[in-house]
Amino acid sequence: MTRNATDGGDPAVDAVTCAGLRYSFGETHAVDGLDLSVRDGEVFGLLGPNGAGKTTAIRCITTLLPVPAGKVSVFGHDATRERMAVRRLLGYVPQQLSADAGLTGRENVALFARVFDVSRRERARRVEQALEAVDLTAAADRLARTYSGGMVRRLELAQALVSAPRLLMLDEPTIGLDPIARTNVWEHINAVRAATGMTVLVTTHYMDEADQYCDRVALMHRGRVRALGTPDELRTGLRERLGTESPLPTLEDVFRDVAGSGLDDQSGDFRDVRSTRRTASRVG
Ligand SMILES: Nc1ncnc2c1ncn2[C@@H]1O[C@H](COP(=O)(O)OP(=O)(O)OP(=O)(O)O)[C@@H](O)[C@H]1O
Repeated sequence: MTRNATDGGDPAVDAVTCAGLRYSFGETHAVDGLDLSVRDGEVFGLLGPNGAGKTTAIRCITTLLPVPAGKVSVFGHDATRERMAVRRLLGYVPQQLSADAGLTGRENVALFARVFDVSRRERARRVEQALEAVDLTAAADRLARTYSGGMVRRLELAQALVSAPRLLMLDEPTIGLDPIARTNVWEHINAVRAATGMTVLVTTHYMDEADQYCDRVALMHRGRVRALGTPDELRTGLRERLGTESPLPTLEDVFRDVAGSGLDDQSGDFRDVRSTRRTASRVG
């Protein structure tokens, strides 16, 4: 596959392309000229502090929000003109709770299979496969309200996987989880990706997770991408600018370098107290 030298974008085959995407809530320019390509088969991390515009961008890509300016496409399908084609290609795990506490794990996944129009013939097998993929088979007949936070997140992953998406979109999949549950969620994401070759687009505040699990990352701040590359490229790029005798910077150092002083104002920091509380209360 031929790619150009900058980012390698090829709208015909890339999993996601955003070109000049803008979205405003009144006076707030949540997404302000976003350019992005996510390659087929990669795990791509969209990183940034509270209010950077990550969720708004994700919602435009999923077609939950319209695209008022710019262009978004998913595997070459235009998110404005071909909404249904785009929806059929993706699975989405939002930040908000998408599992029903009053249903069992299996019932939750079966509900998504019906909503996503998995054929009746395929349904039972797909539900079992999705539960198996996230290691919830043994707990499948328990009510979701008895699940731990990590199990709820894995159940939501199964819900998104049941339609066998080519693109899995996860909005803060590990927020509010303890380190062991976070690792566990990522291990399941990686195993499914290795087995299916699907593309994963994930937003996160956790720079360490992005560094460890993402093939490429985009650092987003105030509605735009400020830096893009593999975690290694970004870190070594900053070290070259700082002088090779300095220790290898972290991704957070890279972010502070590209975002400058603007990081510490009302746009927030990487620790998302609001989201952590939101997640803690919904599973508690
Ligand atoms: N429904 C809404 N109405 C008004 N403003 C909104 C709405 N949703 C988001 N915003 C604003 O748009 C900007 C971008 O928000 P967005 O949720 O996309 O950022 P984010 O990077 O996902 O942050 P977080 O990590 O906190 O979810 C913020 O200034 C936010 O306050």
